[in-house]
Amino acid sequence: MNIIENTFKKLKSLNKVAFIPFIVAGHPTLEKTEELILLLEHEGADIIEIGIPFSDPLADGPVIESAAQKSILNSTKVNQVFNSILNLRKKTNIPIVILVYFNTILASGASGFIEKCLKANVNGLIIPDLPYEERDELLSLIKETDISLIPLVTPTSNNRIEKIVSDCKGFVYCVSSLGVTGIRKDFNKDLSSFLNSVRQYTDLPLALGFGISNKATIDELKTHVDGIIVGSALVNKIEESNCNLEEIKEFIKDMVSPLKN
Ligand SMILES: O=P(O)(O)OC[C@@H](O)[C@@H](O)c1c[nH]c2ccccc12
Repeated sequence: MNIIENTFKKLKSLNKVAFIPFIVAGHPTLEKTEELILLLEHEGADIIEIGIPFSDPLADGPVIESAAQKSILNSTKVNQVFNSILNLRKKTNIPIVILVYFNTILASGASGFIEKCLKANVNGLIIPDLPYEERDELLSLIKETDISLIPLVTPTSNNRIEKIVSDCKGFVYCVSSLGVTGIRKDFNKDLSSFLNSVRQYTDLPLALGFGISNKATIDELKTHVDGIIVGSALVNKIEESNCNLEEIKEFIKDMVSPLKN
């Protein structure tokens, strides 16, 4: 069984929900990214989502877009991100999922990109702008591997959910609300009906992301899903604290507490 699904299975047997933090590779530097990942793991992250910075990130809200821009200004390159993951692999086997825009994949050629993922033991891919019609090539490249293609499902994709989740592995990324990533006050009132409709079409674990930024929300949402994804709130903390690891540690401790007891 694949490592991501296994992680969820183990947590489920303990009655726990996965914590999946998102950070931008190279924000503020790749060395810090490596330190942050180890810190996140230490503080209870179950899966790490790493964004490869891209100049035209359609789905990213202001916090993540600005972090990605800073990383690009620091001249973070895709190959360096893979090197950092390779370095990390000497220290941790935590499942790593890469969030990458399709153009970045095309730039290395899909098979070249997958080879790099295999070498660095990357366990999953989230590709926000991968058109459904174009995913077959990618799926055939990863078919015999342990790499999961993680589908993104939004509340409006109802009639396409079945198609979107078919052939995918790992987990389903359920987008809590429409629009770009970022901190939100209110959640879609129909969240549970949305999640139920996704469950009709797949047995994969469901992880919820977009707009989750505090402990109270995590506590409220945890009974509805198998995993919680937090991006902007963490990236904002990294930025605002000048990547102060002590402050970030406290922040994570607080966020994960509803999931760990
Ligand atoms: O930032 P938020 O609102 O906490 O949501 C997670 C999100 O940032 C992360 O998963 C992500 C970053 N870029 C994306 C692009 C598309 C989908 C998801 C993402």
